[in-house]
Amino acid sequence: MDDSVANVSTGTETKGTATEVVDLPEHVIKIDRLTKRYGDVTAVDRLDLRVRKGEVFGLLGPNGAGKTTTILTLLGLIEPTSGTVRVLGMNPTKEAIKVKQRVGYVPDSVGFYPSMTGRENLRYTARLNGIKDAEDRIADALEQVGLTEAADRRTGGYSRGMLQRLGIADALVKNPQVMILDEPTIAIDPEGVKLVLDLIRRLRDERGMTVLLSSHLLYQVQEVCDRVGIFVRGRLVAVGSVEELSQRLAQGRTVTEIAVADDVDLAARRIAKLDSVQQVDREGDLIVAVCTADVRGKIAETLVGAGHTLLHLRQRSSHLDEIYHRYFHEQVN
Ligand SMILES: Nc1ncnc2c1ncn2[C@@H]1O[C@H](COP(=O)(O)OP(=O)(O)OP(=O)(O)O)[C@@H](O)[C@H]1O
Repeated sequence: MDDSVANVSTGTETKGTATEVVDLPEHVIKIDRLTKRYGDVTAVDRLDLRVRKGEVFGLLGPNGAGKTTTILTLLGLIEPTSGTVRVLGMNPTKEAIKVKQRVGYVPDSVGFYPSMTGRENLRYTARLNGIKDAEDRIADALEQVGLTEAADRRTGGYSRGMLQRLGIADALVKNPQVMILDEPTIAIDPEGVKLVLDLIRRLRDERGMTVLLSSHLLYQVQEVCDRVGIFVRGRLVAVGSVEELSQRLAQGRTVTEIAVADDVDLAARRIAKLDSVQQVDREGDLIVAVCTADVRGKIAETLVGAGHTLLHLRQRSSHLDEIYHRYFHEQVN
């Protein structure tokens, strides 16, 4: 672990001053001041980012935030307007073929020849990439993604989740050091999502692979990402582990929700009088208290002691969705 810290405003890792970007040998993706414009639209705006070897990094943001543009730049498929990009030390614009050999890419919608089987499609990819004696690798990739049984069926009959996993197998055949997945869990059922997330975890833990994934489905990827970067309108507004971002946002405050079966207004007034309760709001029949300490015990004692029937008492956690919306709203406003 290095002694650098995440710089929230730029998303870079910095040491000493906030502007000094540190380069470490374990950084396999390095992006400095990347800007991409399409006419008047700035898709990516002065992006700085470092991704370490062996980490799962989630690029999160709403549609149009610039995630795909960033990914395509890393793959050498889009040329930056300005700034520099390095993947495994290579410049993707100038060394696109070498980057392609060492970086697996799974787009959000993976296309295969429907009349060919899963295995035949992977053989085709192996041939295109000049991989000889690929049978073992193909079998291993199919095994990794849980498609061994379906391998000899035509992909025209595969579900969306199976195609997504075949897409990952297709990238694995190249034995890549870095895997880039664009919206890997989109439009697949919960069981399929679990399989994909388990697989991502295994690639990191068992093969030391670096994984960069993009998503706007925050709940789904939260558990698998070591760090996330929140992308809004082409800019990275926050970087860190989910826990770090949550702590930064909470700033020592907790939010408690309460429901009673009787006089909600009276209960809210009683809660507002307690020490450590900063603010009390109503969300329908729910009372929401912003507190500077965990006062759930005190709230329960007060309400029950005053004769209220307590139906619900819960401390809200800053899960990724909340974190993301808070950062997003701060940025927009
Ligand atoms: N080839 C293009 N020509 C013009 N504008 C583009 C082009 N590609 C992307 N954009 C614009 O750049 C911005 C960022 O798009 P991008 O696809 O990178 O976002 P995204 O975060 O990946 O969104 P999504 O989740 O919808 O794919 C959007 O405003 C988009 O309309």
